[in-house]
Amino acid sequence: MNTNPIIALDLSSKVEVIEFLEQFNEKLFVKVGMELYYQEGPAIIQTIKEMGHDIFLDLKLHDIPNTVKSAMKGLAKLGVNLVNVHAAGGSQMMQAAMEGLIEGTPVGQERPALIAVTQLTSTTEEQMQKEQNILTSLDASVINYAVLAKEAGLDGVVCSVLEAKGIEEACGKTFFKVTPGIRLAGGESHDQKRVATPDFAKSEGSTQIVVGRAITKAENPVEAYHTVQQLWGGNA
Ligand SMILES: O=C(O)c1cc(=O)[nH]c(=O)n1[C@@H]1O[C@H](COP(=O)(O)O)[C@@H](O)[C@H]1O
Repeated sequence: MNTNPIIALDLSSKVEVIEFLEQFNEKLFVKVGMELYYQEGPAIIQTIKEMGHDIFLDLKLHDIPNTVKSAMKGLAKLGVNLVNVHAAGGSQMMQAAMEGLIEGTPVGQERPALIAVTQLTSTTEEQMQKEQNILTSLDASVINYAVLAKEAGLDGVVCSVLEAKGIEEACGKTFFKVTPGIRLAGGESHDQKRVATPDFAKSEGSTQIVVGRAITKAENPVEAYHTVQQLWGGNA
């Protein structure tokens, strides 16, 4: 998979997306999440594909297995590179998601990679224990979800950089560790709790990094992207 930093296009309209992407002269890997997809619908995927970029469609599906399978079957037709579910939906749901993707991918087209969100990077260990009543360490919960995802046949997980090494030990080097919560040194964390710099992500074994506001809200997004890219360097 493309190892360029994944830019989170947390924008709310097609006009903003085009304006943002037109600043760049290179092939990018971008993430379309709920904000954009729910306002612009599947047509936004076609628009971005026509501009030549790779796409992570981040809709974090979490429902009963049958519903997730059918939804994935539909998403598979969009021709994106990466999609995700919540590991908390359980192993049957994750297996169903993969079945839907396989069934829905048109002949001759590559199946999108499928990853599972473990514990959101906006969650602290204290919150997890109090609010989710998961009475173990955050690390242990993330690794438990990663192993569950691997056993269900998924290609990897979303986690923070802080858990990437442990997941590499448990699930192997080629299992994707896609890590959001990326900030440049001294940058504001916003709502993220488990944050790290691009260079630390590389040293901890992240296979992809997801970067939103540090690029999209920068005074010069192209310059910020290249700074992130240089520090990250890829883990291929
Ligand atoms: O699945 C994700 O992409 C995701 C999982 C997670 O645990 N944490 C997380 O921040 N994300 C996404 O990654 C992006 C991070 O954005 P910034 O905090 O602006 O860099 C957002 O679009 C989130 O929806």
